[in-house]
Amino acid sequence: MQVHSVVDGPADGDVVVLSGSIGSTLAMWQPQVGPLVRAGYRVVRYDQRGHGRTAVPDEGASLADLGGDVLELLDGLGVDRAHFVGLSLGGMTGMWLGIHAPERLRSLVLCCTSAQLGTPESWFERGATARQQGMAAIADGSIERWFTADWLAAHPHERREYHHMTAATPAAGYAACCHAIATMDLLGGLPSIPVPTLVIAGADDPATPPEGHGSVIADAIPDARLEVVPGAAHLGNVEQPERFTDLITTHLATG
Ligand SMILES: O=C(O)CC1=CCC(=O)O1
Repeated sequence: MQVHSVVDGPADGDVVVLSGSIGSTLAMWQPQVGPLVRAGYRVVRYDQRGHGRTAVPDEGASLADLGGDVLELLDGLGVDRAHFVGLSLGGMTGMWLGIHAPERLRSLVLCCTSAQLGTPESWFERGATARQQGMAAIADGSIERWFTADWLAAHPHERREYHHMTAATPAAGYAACCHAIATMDLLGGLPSIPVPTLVIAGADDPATPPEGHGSVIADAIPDARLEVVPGAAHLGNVEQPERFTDLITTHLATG
């Protein structure tokens, strides 16, 4: 799979891979790029399979496919080990890597994510809605989970921008990643993740609230801790950029 990526920062910097949510593109990481580059990191952002400018698969994806895309990306860049920061689907991809390819990771940051989210049926149904009714039927609900109502009211331009981001996602790509979430099997593997892990949850995240999601991950990974960020819904790195960036850079410095 040819994965579309953008690389910023010094060629000799430690690599940080940024991996995003279902329905997003690599643009969702814009608030973190400048600070990470200024801290000396080589920042690699990419579009998940079937999202943005990465090719749409013919059939449903698995987390093994999404994790394999990251390994291919690292191989293509000649990078042995990287820090990995993933949000939501990106965090699930990060947990898969922590379980199946920990030797490629320096550290993990798992933002606004879950090791077991909803029922498989609910994700198959969401994928079918995307395919049959198009992304317009998905985008309004996504935006309301991604941001708090107060933030949306105060940021009309960003509201349109992020609505467009998810509405422009290919329906088949979105459905393929719904399949990856429906079929993921992460919980049992979490205790085997050996890398230092920071779990960040948004206090107001309706999709992956701290209780039952971030807390479960942080309890199961041996070297992990949980930070809950107030005033953040699901795309907490966008809604509370300074706090997320600060937590991420502090954790990377220890990895
Ligand atoms: O439901 C949403 O849109 C939130 C979400 C769950 C997994 C993911 O990547 O985003």
